[in-house]
Amino acid sequence: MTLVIGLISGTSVDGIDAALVDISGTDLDIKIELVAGATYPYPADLRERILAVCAGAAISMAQLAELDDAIACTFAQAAQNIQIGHENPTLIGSHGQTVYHKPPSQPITPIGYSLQLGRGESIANQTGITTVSNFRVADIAAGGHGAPLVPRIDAALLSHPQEARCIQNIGGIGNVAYIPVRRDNWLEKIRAWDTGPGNSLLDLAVEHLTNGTKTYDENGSWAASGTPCSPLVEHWLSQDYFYLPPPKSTGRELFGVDYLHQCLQDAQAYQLSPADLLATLTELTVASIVHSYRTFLPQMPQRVLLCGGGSRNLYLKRRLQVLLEPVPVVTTDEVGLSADFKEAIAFAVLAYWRFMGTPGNLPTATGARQEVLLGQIHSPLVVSA
Ligand SMILES: Nc1ncnc2c1ncn2[C@@H]1O[C@H](COP(=O)(O)OP(=O)(O)OP(=O)(O)O)[C@@H](O)[C@H]1O
Ligand SMILES: CC(=O)N[C@H]1[C@@H]2OC[C@@H](O2)[C@@H](O)[C@@H]1O[C@H](C)C(=O)O
Repeated sequence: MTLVIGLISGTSVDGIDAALVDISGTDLDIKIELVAGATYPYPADLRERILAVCAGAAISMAQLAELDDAIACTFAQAAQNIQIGHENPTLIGSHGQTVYHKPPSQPITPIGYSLQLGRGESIANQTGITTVSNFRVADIAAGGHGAPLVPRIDAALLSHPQEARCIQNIGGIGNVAYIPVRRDNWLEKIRAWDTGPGNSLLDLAVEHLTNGTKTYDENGSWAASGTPCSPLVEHWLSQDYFYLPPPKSTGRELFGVDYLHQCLQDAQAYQLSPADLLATLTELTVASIVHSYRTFLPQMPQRVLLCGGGSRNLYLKRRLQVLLEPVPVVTTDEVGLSADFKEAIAFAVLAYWRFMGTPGNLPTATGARQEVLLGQIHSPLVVSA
């Protein structure tokens, strides 16, 4: 067994998810045990600076360097905290913080661009632990989107001999991995893509409606007290992204502040209450997920396994269950994999695979020409005792 730390802050920019994971095996045969998992919220001012950059604020190179190092320090601190009381880990896999993501677009920009801050060499030096980072660039160089990367880990940990499953992450952005029954050439039949907004628009709307006193709708209770406005959901669903065939990826560049402002403008004609607005935005997330399954999957799955913070939104989960009827919708916790820490676990596994010489991407998920090794390795100047 190898003890590895996985670190990620996702598109919600709420904080760093850290997982301490014991891993064995080499490829899709891996076994994992989650030894510890914790979320370390960003300091409020750092979160604000990151969100501003994600929303397109211009900063100087000096400010960019300073932001990169501040994020690396916060990640290194998270790594140091998660290992307290445990044996020394061998490796850290750090996704970092995405601040910009541009999918490839033929024929003008055939190579995409994805920028994660929190440089691995700084984390390695602060922790004394070899750190793998910059996981997306090799896939992008191979013509892929560099996202989603978690589907290969989903395939390893959540495939089933008799059941075709959709693993649906609902973070800031939503993404799905369709994992067919594990037999014959099942790996080639996996499909995955970013479904569109997860919680990003909901969180922004809650901040807007509460003048920044709240950052999300806990358990979806506020939205649950409203009613979705169907014509508005239909209108929003006509957005080009929902009709783009996979492989496809997106981010806050599309489903961010400007998008919410457009939604608020569209909603004016319907005079929605705050609760109705949240119910309608929740319905957009749910309907875009279901629409994408019905449009792009070879067949509907036998079960949907939810993960990410949105799986705690009970209203969202209930609406998803209603629209997917009769397909059961449960969380990955119910099949033994933490819904809160699956992404952090995934980056621990990707770092481990990097050392095993095992590719981390799935070309059917990212659109890359081939499987490639993911991540750049940074050795510390001074190794931890
Ligand atoms: N109890 C809860 N009720 C409702 N929503 C919740 C709850 N807990 C978390 N969330 C939502 O989940 C979000 C965080 O989810 P998560 O950490 O999975 O996102 P992320 O990893 O940043 O995003 P991504 O997967 O797109 O990179 C919060 O911003 C909030 O909207
Ligand atoms: C560029 C980027 O950070 N993309 C994230 C984002 O958050 C969810 C979705 O969009 C997914 O494609 C990806 O993250 C997960 C960890 C992935 O690569 O599988």
